[in-house]
Amino acid sequence: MVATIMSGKLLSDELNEEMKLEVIKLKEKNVTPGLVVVLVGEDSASQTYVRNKEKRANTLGIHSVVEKYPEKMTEMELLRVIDRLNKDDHFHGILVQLPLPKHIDSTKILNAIRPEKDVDGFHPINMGKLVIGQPERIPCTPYGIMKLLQRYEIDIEGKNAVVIGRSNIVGKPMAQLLLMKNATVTIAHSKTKNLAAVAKEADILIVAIGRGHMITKDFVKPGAVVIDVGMNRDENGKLIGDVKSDEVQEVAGHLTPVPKGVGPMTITMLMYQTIESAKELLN
Ligand SMILES: Nc1nc(=O)c2c([nH]1)NC[C@@H]1CN(c3ccc(C(=O)N[C@@H](CCC(=O)O)C(=O)O)cc3)C=[N+]21
Repeated sequence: MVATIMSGKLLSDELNEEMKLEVIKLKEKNVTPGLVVVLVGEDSASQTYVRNKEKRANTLGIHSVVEKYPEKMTEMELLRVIDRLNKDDHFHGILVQLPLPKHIDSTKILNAIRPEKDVDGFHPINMGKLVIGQPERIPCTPYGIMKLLQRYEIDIEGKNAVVIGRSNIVGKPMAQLLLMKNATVTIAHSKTKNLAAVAKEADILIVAIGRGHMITKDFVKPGAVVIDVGMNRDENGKLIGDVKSDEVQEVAGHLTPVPKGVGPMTITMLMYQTIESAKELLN
């Protein structure tokens, strides 16, 4: 068997066309969706990512601004920036690029963003709404994965879903979204015993570990849907996933590639939620 490749790039292109039309409709009503990205410090990976987002926003006709601040800015100064952006009607979405410098408490910063403008879905109000099954803003990576599963007509109800990784931005919200679709959900993590055996029970395996090529075919049930959230650099600086794709491809039924899998969908859902947020202003 050779796995069907689930293209996040392709689905992003499709959704981009829909979003362009949505933006045109909003502009006819004199609303231009606006996204502001706040970048503190000089981290090079962050710079690339922020550039990609800006490019995408521009193609869609979304008004996009990047505010850059020096590494040594204080927490209080950043809180004042957030406060100003919360009140600025040009921006329907605010994204504070993570990670922040160590002297700034990121929880405090995320809590300060108006939940309506929290297009990352990281605010505790939005997290809480997700957990009670009434989501409003959803973390973009798991949201994008749900769109991919839907696009490739993957059955979720009653299936065993195993999520490896328990971060607040991927693992936990991913588990909630799968649970809402009536999967039987297991969250595995670094302390899980016999990870390969647990993973091998999965009909849907979501891998967000952060270690290149860790998931070999021994972790994968034949025919399983494997979603690779990993973004690691190998010794040559090449972008690689958490899944050893050349061998898992021979076992899995579906597999997301890295790059062009989950990554583009994350950006797509960020744009999507910015547009949703702008639409709410009309109501
Ligand atoms: N508040 C906040 N929200 C985020 O969503 C957030 C963040 N902080 N900090 C950093 C991470 C990282 N992240 C990426 C999303 C897409 C790609 C992406 O599109 N990657 C391309 C490849 C890019 C390349 O070639 O380097 C792909 O997978 O095809 C990359 C990285 C969002 N993050």
